[in-house]
Amino acid sequence: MRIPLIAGNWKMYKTSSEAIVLAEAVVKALSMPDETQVVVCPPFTALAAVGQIVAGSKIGLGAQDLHWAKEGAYTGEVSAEMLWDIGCRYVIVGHSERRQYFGETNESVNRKSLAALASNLTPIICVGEILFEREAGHAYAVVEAQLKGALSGLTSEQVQGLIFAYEPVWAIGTGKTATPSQAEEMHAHIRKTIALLFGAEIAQGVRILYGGSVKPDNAKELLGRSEIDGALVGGASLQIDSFAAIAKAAKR
Ligand SMILES: O=C[C@H](O)COP(=O)(O)O
Repeated sequence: MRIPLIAGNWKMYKTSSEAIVLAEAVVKALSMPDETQVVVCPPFTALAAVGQIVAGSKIGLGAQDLHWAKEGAYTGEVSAEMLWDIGCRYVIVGHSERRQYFGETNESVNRKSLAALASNLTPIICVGEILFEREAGHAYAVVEAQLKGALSGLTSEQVQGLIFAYEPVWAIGTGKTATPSQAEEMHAHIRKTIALLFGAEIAQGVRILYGGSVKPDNAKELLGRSEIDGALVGGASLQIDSFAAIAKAAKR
């Protein structure tokens, strides 16, 4: 059985001191023994401070991006090894905002995923179509191409235990959510694509999160679907009450 995972993507919100307050609240509210895994992904500037707060708790630490090189003259960039060193165990790769505003491509997602894995970080690989692509009937083909690009050259061992996030771009920060059925159908398609590439057993083990306007009032219905293994939460992860309510809705 796949353990549900709720990840909070804090995006470019929270100064370091604000992040500390939120991280302390997350540890307090969500450290009880239940099987749901919780990960927080603060901005780079707050990672080390939040890392100290979540250390020793069951809350995991993730970054929002990384560079694929081990080190080098890449001004402004951060490597997988640097993230591991300050306590990160997860990293979001290929978020649609990086694709839309910062030129992320399927090829760079692939390089970043390989770099993350080489440093023992678990990439949370994001895929998802824009509204035009869905309306044109291309959503499945777009997501399939993103997956194939991201996973190019990876071995079955590397894909085992990976985390994916399906985020229909039209549902991010818009208040629009994919219906549970739309989300579940795409999750099933993602799993089928992974099964064709790496085998059914590997595909059964990967977790596929849903992201896009997940809120306390829609979380239960989305997370109740057997193909939806958790959520990548943006806006609602910035307030402890809403984030905790979503995490609690993930119990199987
Ligand atoms: O990474 C999170 C997603 O972009 C969803 O963001 P949202 O919950 O604010 O729609």
